[in-house]
Amino acid sequence: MLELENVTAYYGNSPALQNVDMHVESGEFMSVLGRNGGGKTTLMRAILGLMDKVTGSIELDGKEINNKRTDQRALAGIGYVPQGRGILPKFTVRENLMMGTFASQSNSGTINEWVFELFPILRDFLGRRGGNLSGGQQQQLAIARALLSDPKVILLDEPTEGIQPNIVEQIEEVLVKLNREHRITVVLVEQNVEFARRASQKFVLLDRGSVASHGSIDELSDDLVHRHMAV
Ligand SMILES: Nc1ncnc2c1ncn2[C@@H]1O[C@H](COP(=O)(O)OP(=O)(O)OP(=O)(O)O)[C@@H](O)[C@H]1O
Repeated sequence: MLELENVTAYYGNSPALQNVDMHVESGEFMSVLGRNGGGKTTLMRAILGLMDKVTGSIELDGKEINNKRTDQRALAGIGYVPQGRGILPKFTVRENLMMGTFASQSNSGTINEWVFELFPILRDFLGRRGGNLSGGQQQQLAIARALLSDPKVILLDEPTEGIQPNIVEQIEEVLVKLNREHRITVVLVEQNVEFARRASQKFVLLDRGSVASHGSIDELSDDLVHRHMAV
C-alpha cells in the first residue's frame, strides 16, 4: 500500500537518502532502523513531502503521491507522529486533538471517543495546555492527534525517545493493538531494536542514506544490528 521505488531525497543540493526502495503491505508493521544520521527522519519527511527535492516514485494504494502537497498526502491517509512530538505547547489538549481532525477526510472538528479509550489520561487533561504535559503524555497526545486524521498508515519517528519505561510499554502496547486489532499499517522509526523485533513483521535498515538490509523481522540478525547500528 506504500511503495517507494528508487527514492533520493535532498537537503538543498545534497542527497541525504539515496535510491531507497521500501514496500509496505496493507496491515503490516514495518520498522525503519539505523544509527543516528542514517536517514530515517529524512525518509519519513520524503514520504510526507517535507523535503526540498525528492526523485523516484512514492505510491499510496497504487497512486503516485510524490507530486502532492503534504496536506493532500495527509488527506490521502498518511498520519505522522514526528520526532520530538510536535505538540503545540500553548494550545490545550483539546485544541491539539482538533488539529488532527482537520487533516481527516471528514474535517469534522469532532474528537472521536476511541482515542480516550486508548489514552484515558487525555480525557482528564482536555483543558490543560499541551506544554504542561509530561513527555510521555505528550507522546500519547501526538499519537492520538495523528489517529484523528483517520490514517491508513501511520508513520512514527522514535516515539519512545526520552520517555520513561512504563510509558514506553504502554506506547508499545497501543501501537501493536492499533496494528493487530484496528488494522492500521504502521511504519515505525526506532533505535530500540527489541521493541522493533517484538512489534514488527518487516524491517528496513538504513546506513548512510541507503538501504543496507531489509526483510522479515526474523532475518534481522545481531550481526546486522552490530554492523549497521553500533556507534
Ligand atoms: N536540515 C538539514 N539540512 C541538511 N542536512 C540535514 C538536515 N537534517 C538532516 N541532515 C543530514 O541528513 C542525514 C540524515 O539525517 P536524518 O535526520 O534523516 O537521520 P536519522 O537516521 O533520522 O538520525 P536520528 O536518529 O539522529 O534522528 C544526516 O547526514 C544529517 O546530517
